Amino acid sequence: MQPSEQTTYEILAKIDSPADVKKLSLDQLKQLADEVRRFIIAHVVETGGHLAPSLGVVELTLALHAVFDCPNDKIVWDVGHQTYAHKIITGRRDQFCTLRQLDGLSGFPKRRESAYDAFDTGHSSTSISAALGMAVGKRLRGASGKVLAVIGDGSLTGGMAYEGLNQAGFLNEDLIVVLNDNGMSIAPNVGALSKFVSRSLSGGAYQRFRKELERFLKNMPGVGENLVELARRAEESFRAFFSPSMLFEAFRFNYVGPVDGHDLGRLINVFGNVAPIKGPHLIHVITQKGKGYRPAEENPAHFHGVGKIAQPPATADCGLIPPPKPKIQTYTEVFGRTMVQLAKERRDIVAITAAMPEGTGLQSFAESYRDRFIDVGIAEQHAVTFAAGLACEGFRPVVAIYSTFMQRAFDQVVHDVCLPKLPVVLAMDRAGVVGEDGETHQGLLDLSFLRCAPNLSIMAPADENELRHMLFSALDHDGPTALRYPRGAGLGAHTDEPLRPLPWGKGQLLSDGGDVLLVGIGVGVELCRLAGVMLSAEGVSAAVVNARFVKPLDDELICQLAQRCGRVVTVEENMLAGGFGAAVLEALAAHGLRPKTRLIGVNDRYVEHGAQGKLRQRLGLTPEAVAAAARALLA
Ligand SMILES: Cc1ncc(C[n+]2csc(CCOP(=O)(O)OP(=O)(O)O)c2C)c(N)n1
Ligand SMILES: CC(=O)[C@@H](O)[C@H](O)COP(=O)(O)O
Ligand SMILES: [Mg+2]
Repeated sequence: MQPSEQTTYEILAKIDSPADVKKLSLDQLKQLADEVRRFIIAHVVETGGHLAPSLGVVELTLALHAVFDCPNDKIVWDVGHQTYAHKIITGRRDQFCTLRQLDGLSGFPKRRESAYDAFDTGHSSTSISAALGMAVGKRLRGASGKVLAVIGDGSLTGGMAYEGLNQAGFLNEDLIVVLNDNGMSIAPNVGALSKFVSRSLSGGAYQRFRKELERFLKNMPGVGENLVELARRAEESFRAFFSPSMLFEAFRFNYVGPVDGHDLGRLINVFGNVAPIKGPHLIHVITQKGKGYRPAEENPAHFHGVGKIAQPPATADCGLIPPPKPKIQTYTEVFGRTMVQLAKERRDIVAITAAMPEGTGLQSFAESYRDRFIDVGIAEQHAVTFAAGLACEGFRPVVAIYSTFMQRAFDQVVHDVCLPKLPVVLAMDRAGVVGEDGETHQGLLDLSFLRCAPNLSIMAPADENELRHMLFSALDHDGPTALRYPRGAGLGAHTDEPLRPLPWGKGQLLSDGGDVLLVGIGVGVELCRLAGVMLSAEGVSAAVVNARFVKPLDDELICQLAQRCGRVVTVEENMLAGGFGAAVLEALAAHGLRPKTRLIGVNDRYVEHGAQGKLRQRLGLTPEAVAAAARALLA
């Protein structure tokens, strides 16, 4: 930390581990909370990141580290996007300026980064299962130490969380689940359970009724006080009966709460009381997402995840000047706009999201067609099978789930959609390299895990205009279709009308040539096109193909050109194993062709966090790399 910052962060400057936190008085902890909050804001406006979630758990984080003895005690953070305060006080304060940057700090817990990161998270609803595994492991080893899972109300809409609760209660295991309830997923939380869990009997009408009744009873001559006491007892049992406790007690958890998640003294007291007691406990903590930064408090959905904020505010109170919008539309925006356009004509279209209406671009669809927009919460498996049910009733569901989160619904895609050949469209945004969210969020597996499913067609557009026509075509196709497209801006392609059906299973010859075939899918097509231009300047004639379909692949076009050129380079933003290049090799082999080949994609590794462009450079997903591969085949 720079000397100049010593005064700004007087206490934080001396915090190098949770042991330093434990030495602080309550007043010092409150000052530390303020300093950590300001530190997070000051950095995240520069680096981007999950600002609102992390601001909401500053006190909770300090209280946990004040009471529990990490790393021997284990804290598993669900999703892990809210761990900035945790990282800052567990020895990573001075690296925090590298957050989410290539070779810098991850935005999520990483065991490789710190012993205080008990489990790598990123996908929601895993914390209870992982924590339970650790608790059972400690018990079997006779090891000391408590295990905690910190899970948000949004993540508690994920079914896996209940699988963990169910087993933990059954085992009567030593486990503390801290429910961080801020009423928000990314958007406002949905689902009956979230209503039940977060409903509070402190609502205005209830309080007015309570005061009226108390005034009325107190004025009754002679028996008033007794009746007031009786009413108080009745209220207690009323509260106990209707409070969220009954849900968690059904899982045999001891329910504690709700507790004010910004009251450090109360939190420390509750954690201290619960810590020594064996068995499963659920501590229900109420927090405010974005706490301490007015723009985030007022719009926690927008500030759930932010990019670099162009005009960092002088204070936490001033309004924000939003960064200039990219002139080129993003694939997400084009998808959302096309969905609205199509839904005007077709009343059978239903849009489904798993707690990500904004991220998938369905906000305007939701506003325009409320009855045909469904947010199922963080429940991707349910979303897919729910869509299958809708398709059985003659609807055309479009399930918008990021590529990485679709991994969670693989069996539902196969078993409930592809096997019965139901006309469901899987719209997978963030397919390919996504960037700063890192390994857990890259969308690099979908072509591989979906290509093996019979009856499924798979498309990927070369640009944002082609996405529109592909979506139109998929909705007319009599069977399941997966449509995958990348995070971020398109190529600035002209969007032409009217929307038209693409010839199914057919690729597009962009330029002809006889020396080498460059065949791409999705963002790989532009790389091939640019490489073709480079090669032609060297006198090499490259045939460039936009495959459009991974399945059914346009065997005829690809094999005919491969036979003529004798050299083939394939390009995809997906794992090579089982991906698009593999599909081309299979087609060539099936036609008895053996050209010289180079496959460009991701070779059997998870991809770290960093800016999208820098990662693509590192992965060799560039026109230069495609041209170099072609030259190697020509050598
Ligand atoms: C399986 C999965 N689906 C979707 C997401 C995207 N996602 C990240 S955080 C989040 C909302 C989490 O809400 P909550 O658990 O309440 O945490 P909060 O942000 O409110 O602190 C979602 C939907 C994810 N990380 N994992
Ligand atoms: C933590 C999480 O999983 C989401 O917030 C995710 O980071 C959203 O990704 P986008 O920012 O690409 O919408
Ligand atoms: Mg929440």
